[in-house]
Amino acid sequence: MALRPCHGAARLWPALRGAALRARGPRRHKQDALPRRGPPAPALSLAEMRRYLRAHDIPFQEGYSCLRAPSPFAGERGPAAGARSLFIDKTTGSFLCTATLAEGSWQDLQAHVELRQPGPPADAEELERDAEREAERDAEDARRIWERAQPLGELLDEEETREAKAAFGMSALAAASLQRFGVRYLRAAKCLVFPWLSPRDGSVRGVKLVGPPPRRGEAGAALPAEQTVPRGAAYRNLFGLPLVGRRDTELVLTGRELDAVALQQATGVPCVALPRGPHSLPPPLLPYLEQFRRITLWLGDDLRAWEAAKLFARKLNAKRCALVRPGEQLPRPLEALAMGLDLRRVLRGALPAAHKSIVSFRQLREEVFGELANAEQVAGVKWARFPELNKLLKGHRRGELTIFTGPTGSGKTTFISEYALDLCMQGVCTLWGSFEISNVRLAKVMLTQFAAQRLEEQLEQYDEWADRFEDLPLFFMTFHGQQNVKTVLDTMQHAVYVHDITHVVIDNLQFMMGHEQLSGDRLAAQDCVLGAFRKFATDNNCHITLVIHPRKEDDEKELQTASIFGSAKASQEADNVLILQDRKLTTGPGKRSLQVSKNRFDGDVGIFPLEFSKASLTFSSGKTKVKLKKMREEKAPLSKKAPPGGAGASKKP
Ligand SMILES: Nc1ncnc2c1ncn2[C@@H]1O[C@H](COP(=O)(O)OP(=O)(O)OP(=O)(O)O)[C@@H](O)[C@H]1O
Repeated sequence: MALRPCHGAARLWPALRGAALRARGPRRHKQDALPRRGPPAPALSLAEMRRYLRAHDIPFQEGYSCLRAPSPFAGERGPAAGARSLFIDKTTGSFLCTATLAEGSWQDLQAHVELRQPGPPADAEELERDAEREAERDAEDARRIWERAQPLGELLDEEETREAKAAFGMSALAAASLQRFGVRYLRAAKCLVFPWLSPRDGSVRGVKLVGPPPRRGEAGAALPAEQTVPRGAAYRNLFGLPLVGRRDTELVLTGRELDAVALQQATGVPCVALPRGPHSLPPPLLPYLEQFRRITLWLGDDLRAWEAAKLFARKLNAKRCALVRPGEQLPRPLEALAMGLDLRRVLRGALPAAHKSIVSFRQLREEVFGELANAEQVAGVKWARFPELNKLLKGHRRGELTIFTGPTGSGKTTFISEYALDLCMQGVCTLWGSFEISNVRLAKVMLTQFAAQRLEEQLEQYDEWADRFEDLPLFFMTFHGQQNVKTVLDTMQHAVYVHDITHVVIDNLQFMMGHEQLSGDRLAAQDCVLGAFRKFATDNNCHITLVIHPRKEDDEKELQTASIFGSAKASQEADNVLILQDRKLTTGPGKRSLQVSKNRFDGDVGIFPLEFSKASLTFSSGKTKVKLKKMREEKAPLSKKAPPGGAGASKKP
């Protein structure tokens, strides 16, 4: 399954480019890296935030996920505007003023409070003006698209309307429901247009274009192509929010726009859809959800959506959340409506998200059944470019630790870049920690692999590929060289909360060992770092792929699990061990093979050849038929033993 299938999105572009998008001006730079400015801010506790507000005589109310206070930014708009419109995220300290839409970090807020300046913090003014200009340009683009699109009821003839509705599987949606939500149709691109309306004045701030889902058997992903204006993280629309009344206390959160329309039509309960599909709930949206005493999450029809819902409930405060569990009998809301299911009943049957410390099997039995009935999904996200890896590992699962090693200079970074890119293209939110090579170099490798061609010779195509690449849920830590592991873990924690990261790649572990550890108890230091990553993966239900250099060995020997530096702990803690071999099965220069030497999920291990293409920097481009050789698991000492702090995928919480 895919969040934003890029190959599919291409179908929308020609129409967009010709129809509405402005000619590109000077290239814009987006700050997607973490941390955004300089090193990450020191972790801030909620108690410290409360203490600070009290010390500065700022009254506040405790909300579900935010502290709520009068906004100092809304002063000029009269007392009513400022009343309780400042929302401070209880986890990060970031703020949003819903009266003025001013936003910033906790440090920005402190600077503002202490300097008592009217308006946004001084040092951020220039940045803010730039952001505003950009937002205005985006809004103009969006309005142009919006004006070209037509309400579905105004298409030329009924036949066209009927066909369009059938293509999107929304025949059960009434014209009035679509109109209420402002859904339009862009004939030139044969796609639906969903508006992002400003909460202040109802003007169009952005749009999302969604193509029809691929028909059964059609190549590509199972989800429709999407594109937003503004692109990526800047598109922060809770679709349907303008229809929610100030006094509403109950809401349903869905993963897709048409699901929100379907649910609201069937139940009359206010429904909104997340801006970037079912796998991401950006914290800046939390203030808009503070007013609700009950939030039901029905994000999709698969286990990934279910996992995401459980994590989002933590962000929203589980006490007020209920979860609809997808299953064989219960698809996503749009399909459930088409099947004639009683959606009110489904909402009433949603499970409370609050976690009890002790549960009985009775409470777990449904979930256990779900795992048994969806064994394919439990096995994780499949690689599109490495089918042999699917045969051995079965998929990429949350909460696991993968250790990857290979001889020096054999292509570890290049391979792991493609392995992670493949998953990221399927909606796995990915955070890269590249300590050895710069993010620019890494991104160049990834973009080349993404385009599967040498872009140096096709610079005229750069913008098109870069635009598509920009839409991937991909982030980079800005660390380079030696790093303190605590700082890295804090940044990862922040990224998991803010960007819903489910895969972190660390290249490589040696950069976290510190100069002072170069002698003496280096092994103990590595064990300690490994233990910390293992715990992080388990606690956050996030997969970590860790590149580790092998220890110096006889050049003639092949690598094995025991060749990993400080091997015993590394192989015990890992759920999977992957080795890039430059000898086994290979003949000739450039040939490599990938060995899975540990697989805690189901024990299948083996090796298959990789064929490297120098032009596209990919390992997946081999034309020759790949021969997979299954092997018996190495008898690494204690390799089957579960790690003390961690659980493998088969033991997920
Ligand atoms: N199979 C291959 N055949 C030939 N060249 C390759 C192959 N794989 C990668 N390369 C090239 O080798 C160089 C080194 O690759 P890479 O940085 O990925 O290796 P590495 O194993 O991560 O290195 P290190 O051990 O220094 O971390 C790159 O220029 C890459 O394009």
